[in-house]
Amino acid sequence: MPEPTAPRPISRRRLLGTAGATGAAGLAAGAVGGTLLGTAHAGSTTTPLTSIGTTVHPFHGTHQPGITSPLQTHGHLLAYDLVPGTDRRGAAALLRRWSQLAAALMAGEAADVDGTHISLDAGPSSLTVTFGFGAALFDTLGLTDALPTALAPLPEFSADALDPDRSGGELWIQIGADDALVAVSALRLLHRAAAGSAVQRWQMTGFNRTPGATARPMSQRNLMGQIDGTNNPQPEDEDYDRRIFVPAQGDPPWMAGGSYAVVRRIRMLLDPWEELAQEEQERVIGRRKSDGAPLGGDSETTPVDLAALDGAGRPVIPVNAHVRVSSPETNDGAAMLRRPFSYHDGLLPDGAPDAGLLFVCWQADPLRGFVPVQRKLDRGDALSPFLRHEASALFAVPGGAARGGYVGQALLEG
Ligand SMILES: C=CC1=C(C)c2cc3[nH]c(cc4nc(cc5[nH]c(cc1n2)c(C)c5CCC(=O)O)C(CCC(=O)O)=C4C)c(C)c3C=C
Ligand SMILES: [Fe+2]
Repeated sequence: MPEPTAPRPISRRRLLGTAGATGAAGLAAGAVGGTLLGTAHAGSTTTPLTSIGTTVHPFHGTHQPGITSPLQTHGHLLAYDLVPGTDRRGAAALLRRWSQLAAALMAGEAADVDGTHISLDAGPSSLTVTFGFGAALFDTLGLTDALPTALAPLPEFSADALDPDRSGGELWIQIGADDALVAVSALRLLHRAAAGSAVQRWQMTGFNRTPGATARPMSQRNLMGQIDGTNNPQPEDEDYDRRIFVPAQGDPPWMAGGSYAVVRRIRMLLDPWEELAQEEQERVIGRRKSDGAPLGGDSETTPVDLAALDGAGRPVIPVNAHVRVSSPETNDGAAMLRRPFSYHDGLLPDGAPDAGLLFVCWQADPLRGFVPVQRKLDRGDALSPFLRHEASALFAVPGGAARGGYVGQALLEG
């Protein structure tokens, strides 16, 4: 698992390097405004930003960043297809360029690489960049022998209404950051680095709560107003790593330390949802809206009791409640780490909000995670009538890059 986030002081040299002429003068005089300077010490060599700006995630390591790291405020999901004629060497060169760029940006070294100046005076702001490979890439590069069985196409679900132009993709990038400009800067630079090698297939933009906006910063709310993410696998769970990551001796070997990301753009039918009485909404999910407690429970962290009956002998958590139908308990232990972003892209021609969840979930094998759970939800989940699955993709996300290496090296040079 990546190291936990830690606010890291930004060196004075880097700040001066990234502040631009007027900012540098201000810094030299110790007179820069509140957002940059938390605790400046005369004569010290470091000048901390606020913790939002300074939080750094490591790019290199056993796993890629952006899987178990805390959700960020801003997210961009981008899919690319190789330009015809790009071969394995070309793909390797692209992944090397992307990895070097991601490592520099995540370390807050934007000044060294950023010709756009979009994020020039910002710290790394929890930036993570994650790369994945779609099944089509293996055909294009003649690497079908290395295609993981876990990357088999997802089955069709009865409620799917998928847009092929916003689904699939040979290459995938997930960008997350707690600053909008840092996120877009990464997006621009990664896009520019793809020129001549890959063209963008689709792009989706989402958001989560800003750190510090609530006294309960660990609990996200989605656009249905629910606390979402409570019963995710937890790092202290004995099987946490095994559920999310391909083991070191995994199959295929190039996926050691990797994971599989299922990406679904799920539109919420917010108008009919908001017409439901709150009590009904809570029965649809099986949890209270106010504090996320399971029905019949005290608080968000109260374990869900699926066996509990009310005075009339009926299940306290309805038989078709979302938490019952999706729970590992009712799915032979199938589980995934959900790490979504909300989106709101204006209105559709009929006036309905084009809004919902960029559902991203992580697992060591989609056949022991997303697939069985979504099959079950598709058959009888009280939430499904309020959702439309509009786009879908599945990506193999290799393990993290070694220093001096790049993501996917074991596949592309194997
Ligand atoms: C196939 C997997 C899932 C899809 C697709 C999905 C969509 C989806 N879910 C919500 C809102 C909530 N989901 C909650 C719990 C929950 N959801 C899934 C799986 C999928 N959800 C699981 C495995 C769980 C955990 C079940 C459990 O063990 O208790 C909750 C409750 C809070 C929580 O535990 O996170 C909410 C709320 C939406 C809005 C949505 C599609 C837009
Ligand atoms: Fe859910």
